[in-house]
Amino acid sequence: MMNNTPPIRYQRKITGMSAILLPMLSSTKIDWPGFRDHVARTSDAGLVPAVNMDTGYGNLISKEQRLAVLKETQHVTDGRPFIAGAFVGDQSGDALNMDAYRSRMDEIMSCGGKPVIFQSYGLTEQSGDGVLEAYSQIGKHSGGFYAFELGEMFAPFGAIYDLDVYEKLIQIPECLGAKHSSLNRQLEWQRLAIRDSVRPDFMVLTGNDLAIDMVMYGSDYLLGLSTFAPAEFAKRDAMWESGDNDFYQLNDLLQYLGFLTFRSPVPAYKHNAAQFLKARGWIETSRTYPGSPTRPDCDVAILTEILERLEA
Ligand SMILES: CC(=O)N[C@H]1[C@H]([C@H](O)[C@H](O)CO)O[C@](O)(C(=O)O)C[C@@H]1O
Repeated sequence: MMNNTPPIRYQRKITGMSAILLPMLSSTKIDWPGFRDHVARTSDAGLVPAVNMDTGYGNLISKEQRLAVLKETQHVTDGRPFIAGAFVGDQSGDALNMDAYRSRMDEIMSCGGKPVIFQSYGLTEQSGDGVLEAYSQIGKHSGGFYAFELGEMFAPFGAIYDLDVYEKLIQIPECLGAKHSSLNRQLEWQRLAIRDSVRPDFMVLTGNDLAIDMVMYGSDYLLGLSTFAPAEFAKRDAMWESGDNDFYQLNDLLQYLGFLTFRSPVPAYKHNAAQFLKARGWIETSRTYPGSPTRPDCDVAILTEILERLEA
């Protein structure tokens, strides 16, 4: 075993959470049938749908759209679990806007979902103690929530916490798990070691679309990539649990899809997702929300080839 590389945990049960693409009919119209079908498909596959995340343009859509997404999701999931992004937009230098977090959480909880707390300047520009106090207030307000560490390369308000902060964060009883998006295996492995020692039931949710095999080491996942192929992700996870070596080949193909679609500029992965779901016949158009970057049309041919291999 290499230094600090954790052991592989064969045949563990993996929990998959999948950030749902918000499909568009035009720049202003959401493809609601396409959205509902995709939430149902994800939940039916055994993954937990995550709505109003980045993949759902959570920081771009209007309040009406955000609430409609929650209502539709509540209806489709019909008592099965779902989670939703709680995003609070602010500026560097702003104080923590706890009222805004509370009202985002209320919107989600009133529809039966659990919130995923997006970071904000007001949250991350505090001392470690301030950050922990904020999460503990969030915990008291929620009946259970997920934290989200986001590298600064993704968002200027993001932060990867010091390990001592992380160790205390994961002991907040209402904090059920935390998505880790640093794209760094070492940092995630450190989190797994802390989790194992202080709170084994806590979920380290990998957000690393470039290392989806982190599940072999004990991570669960909350990915954008799985929205391209929820059933195939569920199949891969089931193979791991049953000890089926075909896991590796399916994982490799899904990872190839991840490297292609999460290439620079990363936010354009949402256009690839729409191209892919359209190629699957699942949504009407490959349009993205206004302001979201796009990929060239020639990506469709490569995506279609991957799709053929996935469906073979
Ligand atoms: C590497 C990584 O973190 N990828 C994740 C991205 C980024 O966090 C986000 O694009 C940053 O803005 O967000 C998601 O798509 C999402 O929330 O829907 C999930 C995806 O797995």
